[in-house]
Amino acid sequence: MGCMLIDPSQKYQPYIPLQFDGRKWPTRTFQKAPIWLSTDLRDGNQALANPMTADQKLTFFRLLVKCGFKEIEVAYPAASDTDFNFVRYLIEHNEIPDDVWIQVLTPAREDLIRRTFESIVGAKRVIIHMYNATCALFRSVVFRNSKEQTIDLAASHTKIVRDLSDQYAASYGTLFRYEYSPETFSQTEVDFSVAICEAVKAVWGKAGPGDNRIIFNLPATVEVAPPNHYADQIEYFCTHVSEREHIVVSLHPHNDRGTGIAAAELAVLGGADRIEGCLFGNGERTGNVDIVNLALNLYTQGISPDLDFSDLQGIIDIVTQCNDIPVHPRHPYAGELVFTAFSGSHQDAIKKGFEEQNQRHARNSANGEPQMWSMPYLPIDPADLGCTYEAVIRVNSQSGKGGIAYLVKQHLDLDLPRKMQITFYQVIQAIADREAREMTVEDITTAFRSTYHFGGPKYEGRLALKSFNITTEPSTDPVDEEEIRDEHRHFDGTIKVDGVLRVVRGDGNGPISALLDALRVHLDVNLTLREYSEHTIGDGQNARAASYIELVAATDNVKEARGTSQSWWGVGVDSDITASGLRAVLSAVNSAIGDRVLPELKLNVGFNSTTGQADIADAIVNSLGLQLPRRFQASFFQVVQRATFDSSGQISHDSLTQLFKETYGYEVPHRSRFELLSFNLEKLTEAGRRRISVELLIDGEVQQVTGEGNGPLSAVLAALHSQIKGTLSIREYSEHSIGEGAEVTAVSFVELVYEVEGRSKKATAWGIGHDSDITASGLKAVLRAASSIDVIGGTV
Ligand SMILES: CC(=O)SCCNC(=O)CCNC(=O)[C@H](O)C(C)(C)COP(=O)(O)OP(=O)(O)OC[C@H]1O[C@@H](n2cnc3c(N)ncnc32)[C@H](O)[C@@H]1OP(=O)(O)O
Ligand SMILES: CC(C)C(=O)C(=O)O
Repeated sequence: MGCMLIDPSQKYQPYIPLQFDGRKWPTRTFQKAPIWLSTDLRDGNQALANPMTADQKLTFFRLLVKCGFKEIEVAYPAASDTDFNFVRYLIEHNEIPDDVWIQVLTPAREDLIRRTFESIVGAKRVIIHMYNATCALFRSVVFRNSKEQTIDLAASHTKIVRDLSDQYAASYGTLFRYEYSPETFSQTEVDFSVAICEAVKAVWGKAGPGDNRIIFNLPATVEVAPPNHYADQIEYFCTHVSEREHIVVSLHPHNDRGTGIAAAELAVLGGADRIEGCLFGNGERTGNVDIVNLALNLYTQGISPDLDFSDLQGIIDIVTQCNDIPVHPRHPYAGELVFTAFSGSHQDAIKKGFEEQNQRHARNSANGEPQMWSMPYLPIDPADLGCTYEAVIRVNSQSGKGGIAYLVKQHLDLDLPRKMQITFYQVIQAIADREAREMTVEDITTAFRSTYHFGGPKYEGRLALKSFNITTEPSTDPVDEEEIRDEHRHFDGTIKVDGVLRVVRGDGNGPISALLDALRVHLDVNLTLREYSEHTIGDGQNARAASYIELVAATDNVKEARGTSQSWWGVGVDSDITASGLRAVLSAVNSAIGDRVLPELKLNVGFNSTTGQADIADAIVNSLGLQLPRRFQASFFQVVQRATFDSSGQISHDSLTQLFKETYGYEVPHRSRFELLSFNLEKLTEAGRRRISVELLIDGEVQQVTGEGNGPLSAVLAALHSQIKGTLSIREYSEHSIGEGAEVTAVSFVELVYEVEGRSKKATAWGIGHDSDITASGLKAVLRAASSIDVIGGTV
């Protein structure tokens, strides 16, 4: 536990403002990027608990080159063999592009200066950077030097640097520049800083224009005053040093007060030309000034920083891997949360911002104008830095409808109507609150799909549209001769209801009201439309329609129905606009019915039948997969009508299926007169004549019969003829397969005609056979049909 003083003035001194009346920096603006120097491999590296390995330094160096740095402080070569050898490696392996200056740091100590020069043998362009601390505290405590001795230390060692650089230039053709840092500049009396730099410049004696400029690097070694003070100090230095045009004034801010960025920016306005810093602000204590931050601040002012941070995440990955220090999630531009909005009002504003900006940019593009970035809460386009917009909006319990709708639009292409946004927001809110965690995009899209039964069979609700046909008829309502007669729509479709396909029909003024009518008539679901909207997704051949529907409970009073507070939203997407609307209806209906038990679907085949033989056939296709031949349909329809005579022609779907099975002995235990036990077919002629030997159960007794015919069916009829009076003949035969792959089986339909001499009336009957073997299925169908006819037994 610490002990903060009640009166900290008893411990800490305030900075002494500079008496500097003519300052210009407060009214200046940024005009161009400064010269950047990356000191990641020196000042950044020296501050790491585990300094970088040679491999890491090389990776980092290549990254800096790729980002566009032209001046890179690569090492403090005298500090360690690792640093020394690294410089050697860069030079000997031609890693340094011709337009890049490497910089090496040395203290004002001859042995270390000599060692530093040894490290750069053979390099093309080198900035020798020498430093000594100049402020009163360091003069007295660290060096125990007077002001004069301090100047002498700097000047005498500059002389050594000068002599060595002349020698090395002559021997190796190296281009040298000289950088001198009065370390602790920001704590040094500014006139003394000017004086020591003048002395250094004089000894260097080679300061000139362009690349011959001497670099005076004025560090805020420790940041101890507000940024305006640093700006004052820099402007004072710039305006009081001689031959300003022969000097590059460089900044080297640290961030002890958290104002390193501000200090650097104001000091640039104060006249500085160059900034030394590190990527993401690594460095001693609170770090060096962050060059990424500074560069992107300029960029968002419309000024090119001359550095490329387009792949910011790639840069973060390398830097964090080399430094082993993470980038804070809230770090300007680079943190993983900085392009993220959790809160509802931010998300809403960003969503509206994107919508408005898209339209504005379309207009700008048409008029040949620049497409300016202007976005609530986002000072920079994340896409410029290689970030996708996906991360912009993230959802938790603090989020609102706008953000959620934005994500639905981004990921599902659905632009929800405002009221639907509110409804879905409540769904997500409830989940986020219940689970007390951030909702991922996956959570949101999954919740959307399951709430609205949207997106394929996995999310299908209790009701799903399978097929439909809309027919149009002129309305029967009387109209004036002049008036155009309204059209009337008839919906005729198949809907899967709780897993069973059902044919439903309804009428209305449009497809949606016709479907709602069908649902009312057949399923007792009585809903009415309150709101409908649609938009297209995509264009050209791939265009699809998205429809949104709000349904409310239907009452006799339409006004009352529309005013009710409870409603259900639905969404449908289809390449056909009508189908998308109908799907949206069923999506909403699924929510409305919940798990309510739906009435059993009744088919009406009575006197006022609303169901025809084709509907009955559809029902059998849906329930049993059997495609009845047309004449079989007619026959079964009569069976149904007879069976429902007592119930006024009404029959439920399930009863209909049961009736079919029992009538034709299909898939139910059924005792028929002729049962196939086994058979053997013999080919008599190449033309196809067959002899069949069949083991039959006839009226419960096993009998062996044989017959010949042109195929198995005629042969089995011949065999039967040995057991009955009269003649059986096949009037119609068809077959189809059921199932797929290894599960496939055959189903055969046979209609037999039975004639007995002396009887005028012929008898007919249908039989169905089902077997994995197609011949067996045909034989079974024949025997089943024969069993249904009251054939006269006994051998003729
Ligand atoms: C603000 C900055 O970041 S400056 C750069 C700091 N970076 C580093 O220090 C990393 C590399 N440094 C090192 O590896 C070592 O300090 C070395 C190799 C340079 C020197 O090591 P040593 O000789 O053991 O000295 P040490 O590290 O104790 O340095 C202190 C001595 O250097 C002197 N010194 C410190 N800075 C300077 C300077 N800029 N110029 C000349 N002498 C200096 C001190 O006065 C002290 O001298 P003393 O021993 O006579 O009292
Ligand atoms: C050597 C100097 C420039 C330095 O690193 C500092 O003052 O922080």
